[in-house]
Amino acid sequence: MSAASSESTAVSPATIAFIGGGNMARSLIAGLVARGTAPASIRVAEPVEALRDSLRADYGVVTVADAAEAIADAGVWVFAVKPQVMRTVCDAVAATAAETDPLAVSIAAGITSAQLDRWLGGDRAVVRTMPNTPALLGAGITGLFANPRVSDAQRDAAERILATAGETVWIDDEALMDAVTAVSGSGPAYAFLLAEAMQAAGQAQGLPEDTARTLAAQTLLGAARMLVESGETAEVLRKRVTSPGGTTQAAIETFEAGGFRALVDAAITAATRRGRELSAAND
Ligand SMILES: NC(=O)C1=CN([C@@H]2O[C@H](COP(=O)(O)OP(=O)(O)OC[C@H]3O[C@@H](n4cnc5c(N)ncnc54)[C@H](O)[C@@H]3O)[C@@H](O)[C@H]2O)C=CC1
Ligand SMILES: O=C(O)[C@@H]1CCC=N1
Repeated sequence: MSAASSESTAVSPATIAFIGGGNMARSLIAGLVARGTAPASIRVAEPVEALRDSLRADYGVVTVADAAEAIADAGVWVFAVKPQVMRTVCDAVAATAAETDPLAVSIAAGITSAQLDRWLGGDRAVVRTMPNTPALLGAGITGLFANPRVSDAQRDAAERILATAGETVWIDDEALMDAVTAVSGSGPAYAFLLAEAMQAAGQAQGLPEDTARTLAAQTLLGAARMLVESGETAEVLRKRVTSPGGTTQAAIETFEAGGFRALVDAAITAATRRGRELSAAND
C-alpha cells in the first residue's frame, strides 16, 4: 500500500490512525469502540505482532505493522509511542502529513506541540494531550492543548476521542502540560503506591492479605467517589472523618509530622521537571 495517497479526497476526517498500539492506545481504543466508534474506522500501526493480534481480536480494529499504512486515509493521527521514539516516528510520516494535512494528536509525556509541528514538517495542526490509565474504564481524565493551527472542528474531534476515556480539561498555557502530566498522568501510580502501603501496613497489623487488599482498594474507591460526587473539598471531607482525639487524628498527625505534604510536593515537582527533561532529551 502506498504511504502517501495522491488523492486527498481519500482521506477521511472520521478515520483515526493510532501510531503505537501499546497500553495507552489500547485504553483509548477500548473507550472509542465501547462508545460507538466503528472499529473499521480505526487503524493501528504497531510493530509487535502479539499486540496487533490482541487489538484485532478484542476490538475488531484494523492493525498494520507500519505507520505508513495506517495513516494513508486517516484524518486524525494519534501518536501513542514513547517520547524517546517520537521524533523518528514523526520523521517517517512527515511527507504524508504535508500531503494530507491531518490533525496530529499526541499523548506523549513531555513532547511539545512545537516539536511535533516541526518534526511533521511545519504548519501542522497539533493537539497535545495527557490522558491516564483509568481511561481503560472510561474513568480517566485528559488534559488537552491545541496549537493555533487547530480548527474548531479539529478541537472537537480531539475532544470527542479523548472524552471516550473520561473527563477532559483544556489547558491554555502549554507550559502547564508538564504539571498536568505530573498530577493526573502519573497520578494513578501515586494512588496505587498508597494502596500498596496501606495493604502492607494492614498486614503488619495482622490482617490477612486478601482482607487488607480489599479494605485498602475499596476505601480508595469510596473516598475518590466522595471527592468527585459530594461537591465538597478534600479538606472538609478529611476533617469529617477526623474525630478529635480519635484514631484518624493519630494517623493524620503522624503523616503531617513525617512531612507528607512536602513529600507529595517534591514528587510532583520531580515529575514536572522530568517532563521538561523528556522534551529536551528527545529533541
Ligand atoms: N502509561 C501511562 O500511564 C501513560 C502514558 N502516556 C504516554 O503514552 C505513550 C505510550 O505509552 P504506553 O502506552 O504506556 O507505552 P507502550 O510501550 O505500552 O506503547 C508504545 C507502543 O509503541 C510501539 N511502537 C514503537 N515504535 C513504533 C513505531 N515506529 N510505530 C508504531 N508503534 C511503535 C511499541 O511497540 C509499543 O507497543 C508515551 O508517550 C507515554 O508518555 C500518557 C499518559 C499515561
Ligand atoms: O511515566 C510516564 O512517563 C507516563 C506519562 C504519564 C504516565 N506515564
